[in-house]
Amino acid sequence: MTGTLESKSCTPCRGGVPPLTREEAAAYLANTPDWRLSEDVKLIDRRFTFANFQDAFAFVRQVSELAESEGHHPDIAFGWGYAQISLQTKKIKGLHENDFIMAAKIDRLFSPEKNG
Ligand SMILES: C[C@H](O)[C@H](O)[C@H]1CNC2=NC(N)=NC(=O)C2=N1
Repeated sequence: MTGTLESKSCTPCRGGVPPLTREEAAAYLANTPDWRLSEDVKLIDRRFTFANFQDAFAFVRQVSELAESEGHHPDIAFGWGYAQISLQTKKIKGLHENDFIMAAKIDRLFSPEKNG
């Protein structure tokens, strides 16, 4: 599934689509195991670690370019040695397949051997 998730592109976020249920989100999460599902099933998040601030910032820059190309944007907090990324489809105030596509693509940008 991750292979297919990562090879997919985000669909335009239309309103009126119901957010994923806990069961649906859990099924997707099995394919992005490094991400956590919030208790309220509203978002997924992951903490990435790096050797320093510059490496964290460079990763954030890559993620921002990916978000622009996919038209689907995460919330990001970062600092020396870390980047905390969360994903939610704002338009439906919950999770959509797009969020898991982005998670799979973001995971590909992060290569542990290069980072902390
Ligand atoms: C018009 C534009 O495509 C939409 O506003 C997109 C932009 N990026 C988005 N990103 C996220 N995470 N959720 C959205 O609902 C969303 N909507």
